[in-house]
Amino acid sequence: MITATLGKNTTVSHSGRQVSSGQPVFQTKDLNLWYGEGQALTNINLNINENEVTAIIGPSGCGKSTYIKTLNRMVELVPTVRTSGEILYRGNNILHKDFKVEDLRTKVGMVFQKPNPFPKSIYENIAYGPKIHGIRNKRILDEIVEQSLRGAAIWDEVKDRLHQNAYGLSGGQQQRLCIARCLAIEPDVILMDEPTSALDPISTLKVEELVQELKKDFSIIIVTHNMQQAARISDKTAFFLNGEVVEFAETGKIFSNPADKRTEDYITGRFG
Ligand SMILES: Nc1ncnc2c1ncn2[C@@H]1O[C@H](COP(=O)(O)OP(=O)(O)OP(=O)(O)O)[C@@H](O)[C@H]1O
Repeated sequence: MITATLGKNTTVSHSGRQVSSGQPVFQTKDLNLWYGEGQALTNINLNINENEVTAIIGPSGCGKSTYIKTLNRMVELVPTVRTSGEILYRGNNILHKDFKVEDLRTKVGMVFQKPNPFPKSIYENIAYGPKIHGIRNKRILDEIVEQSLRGAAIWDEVKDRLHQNAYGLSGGQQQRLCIARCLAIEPDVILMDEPTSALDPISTLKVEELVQELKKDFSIIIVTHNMQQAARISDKTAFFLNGEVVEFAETGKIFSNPADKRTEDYITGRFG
């Protein structure tokens, strides 16, 4: 049964979970990851707190995407991947052989660099996930579609064209539609892999404002190459380099008083 009401000035109760800031949602402990013989992540230790925006920054190839795709185990789509260590999602090790990946997919949504709507109507893009989860009642589906689109700040722009193809939307609208599609499955965590890198500045601003709004109800992890963006919207920032976490701290500290020289060199544009 749908218990969540999404969007501004509304509350979300994820399956009875109490929403309280500061609790770890993901705890990564001594995570190592290899693609075949090549090690892409080395001894990662990171706590991701709920109701926070955590930014992952670092130069190309340092393992940012690999790390967030490990959090929903999407990285396993690459057959040569091996891991060691633990990732606890709300206390359960998602890398344990008995952990059911399907349970994770309903809790951890993902938004990609390029908007990737289905070649279906705007309505069907949102209703698709809930239908897969067995919701058939049209009134409930209508409500989920509206609340998800409102939650992603795109309802007013699409409410009169819900049955038109999503490909007719602009890139920025498609990205917010993809965020709405993510909200429709009532996730706990939203992973965003460079969600604005294909967008114009105005659409980027809208997505950034949306992220700020969404963190009241969700935990958000965002990979970004844009350091101003990380500084603007995140609470914590992790700086990755060569598959390791060099520094993880409050975003204000990372950008004003980094502890590690390599962080300082990166954020001041000396490399990367
Ligand atoms: N499918 C794969 N098979 C083998 N190696 C891979 C694969 N995907 C990524 N890698 C390697 O793992 C390392 C980390 O890549 P990853 O894509 O996670 O970096 P990134 O920091 O997200 O880079 P970018 O900012 O360019 O997207 C790189 O050395 C990359 O070549």
